[in-house]
Amino acid sequence: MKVLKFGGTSVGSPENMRAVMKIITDGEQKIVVLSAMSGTTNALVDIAGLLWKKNRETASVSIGQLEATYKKVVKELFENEENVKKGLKVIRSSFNTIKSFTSGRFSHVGENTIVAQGELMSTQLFTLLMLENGHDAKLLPALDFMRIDEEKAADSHYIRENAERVLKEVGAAQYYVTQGFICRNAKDEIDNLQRGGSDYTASLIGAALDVDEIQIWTDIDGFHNNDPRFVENTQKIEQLSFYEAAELAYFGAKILHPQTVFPARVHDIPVRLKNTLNPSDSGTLITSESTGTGIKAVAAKDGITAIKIRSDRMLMAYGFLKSVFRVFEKYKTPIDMISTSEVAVSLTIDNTDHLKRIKHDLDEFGTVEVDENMTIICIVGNIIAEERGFASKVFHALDGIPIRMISYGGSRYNISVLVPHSHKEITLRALSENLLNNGN
Ligand SMILES: Nc1ncnc2c1ncn2[C@@H]1O[C@H](COP(=O)(O)OP(=O)(O)O)[C@@H](O)[C@H]1O
Ligand SMILES: N[C@@H](CC(=O)OP(=O)(O)O)C(=O)O
Repeated sequence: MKVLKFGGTSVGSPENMRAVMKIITDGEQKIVVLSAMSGTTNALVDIAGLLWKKNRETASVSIGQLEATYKKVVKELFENEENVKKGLKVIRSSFNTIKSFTSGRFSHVGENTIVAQGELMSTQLFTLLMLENGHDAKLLPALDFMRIDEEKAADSHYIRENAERVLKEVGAAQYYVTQGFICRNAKDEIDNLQRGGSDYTASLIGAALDVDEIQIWTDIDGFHNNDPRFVENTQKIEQLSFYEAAELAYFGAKILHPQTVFPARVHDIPVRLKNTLNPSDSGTLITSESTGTGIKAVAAKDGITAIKIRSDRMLMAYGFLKSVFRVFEKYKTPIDMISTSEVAVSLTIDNTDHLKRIKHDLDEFGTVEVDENMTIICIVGNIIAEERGFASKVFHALDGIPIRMISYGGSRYNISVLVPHSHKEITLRALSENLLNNGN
């Protein structure tokens, strides 16, 4: 069995949903994970934002607009009047749920319930479309088996046991359709796997059921060697290793949710990225194998904060780094990059929820400087860090770029540099011109 995930653009219109139906109905049994129709999650997040601010009137206007869009979708999607009625019932139920939060005290449960409606609607409408067209499709309710624990990490054990249970309960079918992104938390409330999380749903299901392949279908022909939103003439990569893909996804390649690769790697399940608009293209294959040497791709992660702790007294004393790291551990804030000198240590974080308190605690160790709005540029490939001349190639490519930090040699797959966000695009373009597209 395979798991196929289709993103927001792939199910973003009745026409695209029909294209997805054509792709999946090849007679092979599969599980199909769907995101919300493109734009829906953003609209729902905005509505929740308005409700947090008690701006109920504007929220109601936005809810009305979104509902009107969905009514149009339903009327275009189905041919049979009975199915139009069923589709409108699906929409009504979701919008009634959303509207129920426009009075009374708003809460995180309210927000998560609102945001979940995108996937709940897209999957119900798509299943109905499959049935209208004579396909043997059944809905697998993700909220019955997808779960995160107290630490907000996927509860793989629970997911495995319950995915199998729900599959049995739902009964045999050729095509199973389920929601990406949404889950329950340790308190059994509706929650989610963070933005872009439908990819992660697919790999969690893939690992839980030990499938043959996990496919991520999107609006581009695979993993490109640079971010096509900022750089022209990017090229598709045919093959990446799990480690290379994980580094790129973690450091900002939007095509894959950062955590997607992990479950696939642990269970050694190939991940294939495919284009819904061009299904015959082979896409990008991600496996345990790393083919070729040299640099394969770059990616950029925004919203990075750099923190420098300067101490002329005790930096080199053993125990100093431990004390610094303990502060980040205390505030459950992961560190992305680190570099040290005789008198200072610089590190980066992307979660600034506790920045003030972190800075306050670090002040005890010396002078603390904070630089916000930075970008990590991550250069990935099967790089042998010691290869002669390699570092000079990278530095040459970055000539003229104000680099704040470099991390080199920590892994053979990744070199990272930290630049001001204002220099992100110029850095990505310089790397494409000088490193990627010239046979390196
Ligand atoms: N290295 C990359 N390779 C391919 N696409 C990338 C890369 N970096 C960013 N992207 C962007 O990711 C988009 C696909 O991801 P996303 O919008 O999340 O799709 P979906 O809605 O299908 O999940 C592409 O359209 C592309 O603009
Ligand atoms: N709908 C969710 C989950 C998701 O993964 O969407 P997409 O596959 O369109 O990136 C979001 O927008 O975050």
